[in-house]
Amino acid sequence: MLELDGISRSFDGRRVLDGISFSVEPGRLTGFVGSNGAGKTTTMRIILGVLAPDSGAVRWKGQTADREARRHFGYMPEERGLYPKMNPLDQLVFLARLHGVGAAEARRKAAELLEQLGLGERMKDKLESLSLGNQQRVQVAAALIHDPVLLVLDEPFSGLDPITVDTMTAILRTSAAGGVPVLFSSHQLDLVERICDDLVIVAGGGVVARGTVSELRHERAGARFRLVLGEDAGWLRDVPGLEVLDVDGRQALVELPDVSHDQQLLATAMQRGAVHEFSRVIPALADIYREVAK
Ligand SMILES: Nc1ncnc2c1ncn2[C@@H]1O[C@H](COP(=O)(O)OP(=O)(O)OP(=O)(O)O)[C@@H](O)[C@H]1O
Repeated sequence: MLELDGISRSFDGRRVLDGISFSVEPGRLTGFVGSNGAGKTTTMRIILGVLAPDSGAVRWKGQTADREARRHFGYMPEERGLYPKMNPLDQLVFLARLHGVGAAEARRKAAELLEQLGLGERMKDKLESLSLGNQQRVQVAAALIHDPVLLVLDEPFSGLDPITVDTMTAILRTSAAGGVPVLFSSHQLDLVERICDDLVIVAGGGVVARGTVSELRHERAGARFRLVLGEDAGWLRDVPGLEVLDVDGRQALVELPDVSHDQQLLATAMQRGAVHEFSRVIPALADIYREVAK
């Protein structure tokens, strides 16, 4: 398991990270979310040891992550950084060799990985001639070539079409299923909500929310209810203590003073006529994000 404990880092006297703590569990996809400049890339660089924290510790399996431990981490940096003029196969062989894999084995592994990622036919084409999505797959292959024990990816989904997003998701899921903790940053909240198991939201230099997406959504659900009635819902405006957020014909969105008042409201509505729908509104991740990342 990867653990970040009180990581702080300043640039030119400006504190960007101020005691960041969270963990990434084996076998789980952890989404890392925060607005532009919130410090996601800086945090990832610190995990990989590319950048040193001013204080705090990065631990891998309970021990301070040292050079040796980090050799086994896989990283897809924001700046990507493969050679545009080189073909995917040669790039991966080169990277595998840097990790100490023998020439023949490196070639076999690189070809196998590229096949798995659907790049079998393009592995000898120059990287710059591939589409953005295919280049991104090669970037992930580069992070996976040495069978990493941890995978850290900086915006792996940016610029991908929906089908390639699915392919990328499947790649990350396969890694996670093998017991690898996977941390990825993204600004696509609908996507993060759909695919990640755990979520970490950073703002103002700290972690402002973390947990499973479902936990966060339910924890932050207020006492907001949606009603669809058999007749006009306008009468709800006259119910004492009820805040009516919206009424549109037979539909209404209301906020109760407390969630425990729900049965009372339902009973009142049923006394007045048919109730076709009565449901608590659980916020989407985007709503939670807007609330905590202000
Ligand atoms: N090497 C550096 N020198 C000076 N400032 C830096 C350096 N690296 C990052 N910063 C600053 O730290 C802040 C956090 O940047 P970082 O790239 O970590 O944010 P981010 O959350 O990844 O943003 P984005 O979502 O836009 O990629 C920014 O204000 C950035 O300008």
